[in-house]
Amino acid sequence: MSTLILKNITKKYNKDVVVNNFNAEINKNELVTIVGPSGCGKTTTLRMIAGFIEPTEGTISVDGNDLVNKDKNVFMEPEKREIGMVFQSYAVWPHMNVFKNVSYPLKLRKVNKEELTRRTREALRLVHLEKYENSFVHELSGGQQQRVALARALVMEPRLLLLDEPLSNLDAALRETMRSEIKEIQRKLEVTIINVTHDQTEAMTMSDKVIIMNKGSIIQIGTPEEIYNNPANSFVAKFIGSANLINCKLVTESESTMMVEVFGEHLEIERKETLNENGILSVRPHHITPMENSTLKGKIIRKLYQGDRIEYHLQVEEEVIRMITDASYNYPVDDVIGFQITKGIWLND
Ligand SMILES: Nc1ncnc2c1ncn2[C@@H]1O[C@H](COP(=O)(O)OP(=O)(O)OP(=O)(O)O)[C@@H](O)[C@H]1O
Repeated sequence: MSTLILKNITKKYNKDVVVNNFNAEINKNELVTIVGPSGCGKTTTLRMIAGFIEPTEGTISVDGNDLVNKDKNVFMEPEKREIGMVFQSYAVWPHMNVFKNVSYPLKLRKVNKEELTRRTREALRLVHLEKYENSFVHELSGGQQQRVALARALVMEPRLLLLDEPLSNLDAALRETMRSEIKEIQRKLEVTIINVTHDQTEAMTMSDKVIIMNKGSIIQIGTPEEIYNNPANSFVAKFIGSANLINCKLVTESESTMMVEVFGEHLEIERKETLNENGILSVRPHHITPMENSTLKGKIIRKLYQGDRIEYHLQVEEEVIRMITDASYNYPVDDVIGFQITKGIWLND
């Protein structure tokens, strides 16, 4: 598969608009993550694609065939959509063994025994559970149970796989392993995956493309690099990768650069479109670096030791800014130090 197109998708509950005019195109074999804070409409969007929730307005199509088209009154039942889904709760059956759990969807569709066994074993191999086919699910760890759920979705050879925070109940190390395994499965099977999470690290490390939502609307769509290097606004800059957001003023513009005033000093940055002379400078904590003779000064009010690096919180005028240095820059709390801003991005809000 398959290009999935969502056009003007809106979901309202009475007057509450929980998804507002969602437009996106998801290409064949892409792993796309929808990320945003709790309640922003991620799960509702995913469930509209799966067919468990009907949109109030809009069209969802795969390769030109409508799954939903509110104008034409088209609504395809979820079981006809050839879409696999894995949820946060494992939703596996504890009283059945692993083989039976994974083969269940095939049994429902009356697939013959030989093919059922072959496809079930293949799915178990993909998630590294081939040795556990006779184990009962309640004997397995959380991570293994989530793999059973994943295998059960894969056994149907879906054209599209939807993941609704399937890793959020797992510990950090296991989450990391599963992220790379899911990515590997995606490459091997050439399946299109839409993943939902509120974990920005997961979004950045797994995805070909990231869709950032807030309050029902898409704020930005792009590759992880595009979103990190070119956040659309301060919400994205703060949500992805964390950033200092500092008030600044436009001084002059040239073809490719602009001069801004920040903390009373001039700084040259890459030129961006400006709506007026006041903006926000987004500065990543590692783009603030100590500089002995700088006129920019800050008082260290907090020091967070992180092994190979140190995060400092500096009081600069009315603002607290975060600076991350390597551990060789070792200053005590209450010191006043000079610093420089090595890179900043102009934002209009
Ligand atoms: N059946 C419903 N009736 C009314 N409001 C609903 C219903 N289902 C969801 N909502 C509201 O829609 C909004 C979006 O919910 P949704 O579950 O899509 O958010 P989410 O981004 O997936 O959040 P989370 O990360 O917490 O799962 C929320 O404010 C929620 O309260």
